Amino acid sequence: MKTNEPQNHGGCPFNLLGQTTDSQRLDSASAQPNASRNRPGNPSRRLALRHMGGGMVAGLAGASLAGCAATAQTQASAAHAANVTNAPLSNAARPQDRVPFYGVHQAGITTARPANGMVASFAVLADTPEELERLFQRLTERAAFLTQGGEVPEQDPRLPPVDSGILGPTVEPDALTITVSLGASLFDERPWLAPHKPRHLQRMTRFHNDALDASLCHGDLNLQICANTADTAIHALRDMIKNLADQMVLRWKQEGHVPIVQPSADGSVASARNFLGFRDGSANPDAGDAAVMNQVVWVGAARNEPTWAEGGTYQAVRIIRNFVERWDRTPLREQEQIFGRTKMTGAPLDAAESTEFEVPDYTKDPEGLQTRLDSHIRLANPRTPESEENLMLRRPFNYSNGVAKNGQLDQGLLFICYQANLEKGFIEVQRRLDGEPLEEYIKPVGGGYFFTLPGVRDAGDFYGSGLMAVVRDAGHKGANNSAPHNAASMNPTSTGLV
Ligand SMILES: C=CC1=C(C)c2cc3[nH]c(cc4nc(cc5[nH]c(cc1n2)c(C)c5CCC(=O)O)C(CCC(=O)O)=C4C)c(C)c3C=C
Ligand SMILES: [Fe+2]
Repeated sequence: MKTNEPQNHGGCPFNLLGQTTDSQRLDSASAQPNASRNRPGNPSRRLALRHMGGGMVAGLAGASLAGCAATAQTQASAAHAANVTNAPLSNAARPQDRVPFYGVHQAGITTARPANGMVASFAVLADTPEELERLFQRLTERAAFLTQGGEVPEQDPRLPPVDSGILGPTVEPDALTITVSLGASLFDERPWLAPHKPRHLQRMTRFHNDALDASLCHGDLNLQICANTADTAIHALRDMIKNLADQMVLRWKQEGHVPIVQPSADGSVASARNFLGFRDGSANPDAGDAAVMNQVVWVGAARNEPTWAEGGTYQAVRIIRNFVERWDRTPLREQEQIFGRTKMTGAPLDAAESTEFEVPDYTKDPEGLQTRLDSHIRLANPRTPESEENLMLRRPFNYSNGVAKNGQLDQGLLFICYQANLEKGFIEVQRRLDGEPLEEYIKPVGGGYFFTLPGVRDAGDFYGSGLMAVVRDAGHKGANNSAPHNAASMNPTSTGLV
């Protein structure tokens, strides 16, 4: 059964079923999808193509010519593409905003980032394929309801209410997305699942500047929950915890948000600022360009991954504390040199009078006189032909956790990124960033690596259906060879709680 093969072809933003790709999702009349939050002249698209260099552009151009019947739609969509890290507009978010649930890919990756986001990581209790499938089906039912909204059913008052009630009798969708990802431990601790692990999925190991808190790392399964309001995200988490209490246990969570901005007079939208005061997301690849996303984000047929994984992506999560008091005492020029961008506009330092969307040209600055060689953006993306394969889609949130024991603010970045190849994406880029001057001001304390499942296709489908199909298939073959189908039930460590 090939339920998870992506159906997007080349640069076509519409799949063969006529669904939009998830960067165009958001169906409230009042809602502002990525598409309508465009910047003048569509700079993010120019950027995506320009910073990739010749080889990839040629490949993408070829791909976009092939296989797309809806050429006019493609062009229209590309012209309206924008960045997931645009700051949410203060007048745009509505409780009725609905991000479609069904699709080739999960929502919450290339869809516009709303004002609130959270990562909640769970230990999975399922020991058998049957139990895991039940978990995935239950997760699917709850996520489909919560993200699309509806009336809360009434219940016999002698029983606990169906819903926490924190949103009242009607659950509005509020741009809610719930994105489900699996950790390496889920596979490693279940012999019947281990052979089907995505190729690059691994447990996150420590980098040079990390001070990882074990209670904030890893997990068998995580939910990235994003919504217009924090209450909607918390409501969704509570619903999941209540309805899946016998199947998974919460281990850690980190909530975050991005600042909303007033709409500008010319209709342009800037990237939101992080807690160090810099625009964050300016150079993100164009999430509205299906061909770019196929190259950078989605696992496709050419990736030598298990077939069930196609349409999914690798997620890296990092909880990165910012030492904001120290940063606020650092001279502006030094701050700008550390990032390689001007603080107020976000423009690159070699084009300081331009905008955040201007592309730096490092070939004219080989010694790093304008943009230091060890600046954050130059290390993260040196913009050479070789570094094209290290691109990623970032979708971070700022977090504020109160006051640390030493009296300093516990603030930072809930860094989330997606890429088709974890090694070449996050891991390689983080290796390059090891030792960067920014490290004096940041401390990664948690996170993990996960594989984000392909999308749920329709009402008959469920999260992980392709994975469960291959597990069943292997079980039948095993049974024919007299091997036990459910070896995990004999494995004392298979609860995922270790
Ligand atoms: C390993 C990947 C990355 C980590 C971890 C990371 C942490 C981090 N970043 C900022 C702030 C900014 N990052 C910016 C650009 C940028 N960062 C990464 C990767 C990681 N960042 C990439 C790939 C890029 C794009 C580089 C490029 O293509 O030019 C910027 C500049 C604006 C932008 O493009 O977003 C800022 C600002 C913080 C504060 C942080 C950890 C706390
Ligand atoms: Fe960064």
